Amino acid sequence: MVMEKSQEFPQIMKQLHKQSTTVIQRRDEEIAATGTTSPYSPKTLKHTTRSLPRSINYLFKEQRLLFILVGILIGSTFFILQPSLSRISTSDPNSTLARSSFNGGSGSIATQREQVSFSTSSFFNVGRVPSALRQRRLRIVVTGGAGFVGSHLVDKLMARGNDVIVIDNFFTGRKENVVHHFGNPRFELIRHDVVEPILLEVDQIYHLACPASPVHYKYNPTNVMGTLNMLGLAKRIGARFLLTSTSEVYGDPLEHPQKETYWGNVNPIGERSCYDEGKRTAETLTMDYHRGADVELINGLKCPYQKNDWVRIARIFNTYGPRMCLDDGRVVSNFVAQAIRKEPLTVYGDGKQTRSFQYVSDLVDGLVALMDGEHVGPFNLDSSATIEFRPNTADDPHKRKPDISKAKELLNWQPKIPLRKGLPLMVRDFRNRILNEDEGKARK
Ligand SMILES: O=c1ccn([C@@H]2O[C@H](COP(=O)(O)OP(=O)(O)O[C@H]3OC[C@@H](O)[C@H](O)[C@H]3O)[C@@H](O)[C@H]2O)c(=O)[nH]1
Repeated sequence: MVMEKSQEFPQIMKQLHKQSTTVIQRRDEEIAATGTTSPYSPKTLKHTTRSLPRSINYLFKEQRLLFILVGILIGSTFFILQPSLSRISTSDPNSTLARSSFNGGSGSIATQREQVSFSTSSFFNVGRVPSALRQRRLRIVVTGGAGFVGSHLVDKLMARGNDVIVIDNFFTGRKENVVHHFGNPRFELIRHDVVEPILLEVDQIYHLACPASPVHYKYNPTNVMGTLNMLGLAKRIGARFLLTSTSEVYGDPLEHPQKETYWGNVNPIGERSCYDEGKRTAETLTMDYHRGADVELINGLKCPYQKNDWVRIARIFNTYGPRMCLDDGRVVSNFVAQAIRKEPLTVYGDGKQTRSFQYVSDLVDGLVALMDGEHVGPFNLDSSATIEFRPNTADDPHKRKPDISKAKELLNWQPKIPLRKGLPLMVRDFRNRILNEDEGKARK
């Protein structure tokens, strides 16, 4: 058996050689027939002569071409319709950035959202921004957001559908003031003292953090460092910055009522100066940044706010309402708490000093109008109702009454809640808290 196989082998080899020679001869004949000159370009030959009709055949087979055309049609329809769908969705207050991506983002900032989208759309220059940016809600930091005014501002921003980050060191702020937002994914609370730097990515910064009552601020003069840190943050991330300054910048005024143009009459070394001069310095820093520093490019994107349009200054006058500290030391909170506790009302000095008082919701409306408006300020924010007291203390302003005509005209803002309506709301809040406090003490 072995012998037979070995004898067949040369024959098989011969046969194979014969076949291959025939194949080569046939190919040579074909080449000659097509007139192709170079026998060394078989690839060119293959592309031009065979694969083109073959790929066309492939396309036409099994309706492949039809499927490709339908796919292209669906894709183009989606991209054409997408801008108009996004525009429709901006009527939803939660959807922020898209609106002016398609209207060119006017220079005016009737709403802050339009400003933010203005920059992104102009950067991409085609009216479309990445979906992650377009669908992001306006993100706002409120420093001192767990305090009296801050927490009411947070309520308004949350109700409007913004993402809100509260920074508070709880020196005078209380978790109870914002506890109703816990669990809401749009709300974050950070325990932090603004005298230390912090880095966050936000669109707006309402800077309220600073003890505002004489009994508190002398222990915690945060104005200068806190403001510097927040201005630095705003500049770095391209956010709009609103400083809540105070009527105290007018000191014991020689001009009455006080207009924003009045420079004030402040004792630089008195008991109140850490607050008064601190806020004056905070205003100076804010205006220096405003004049000198344009916000930088952020990650290569154009900054959201135009040059010279990223700071705001509000001068807050005497404000009252629910959530004021019970022992805040200020006249309205003192009188209400004293009356409820049936204690004697404390009247300082000769009691001839005057103030005007505004309900907290009016102030918050004014702050938001200022932040979202077109004017830098400063603006006096207060009502024009006045109350007279009897006695007095060191460096205590004898009279104070704001001229709010600038805010009325340029922010279209004016207070709505008269003392008669606002005070009972505050009294109700104080009564509940004082009763709870008393109950707590009784239980101990
Ligand atoms: O129990 C009191 C408390 C206060 N007063 C007097 O009432 C007047 C108002 O005092 P408040 O402490 O309520 O408020 P002030 O006007 O001194 O400062 C306030 O106004 C502007 C805000 O920006 C400041 O943060 C805030 O401290 C003062 O003349 C004060 O001496 C009383 O007569 N009795």
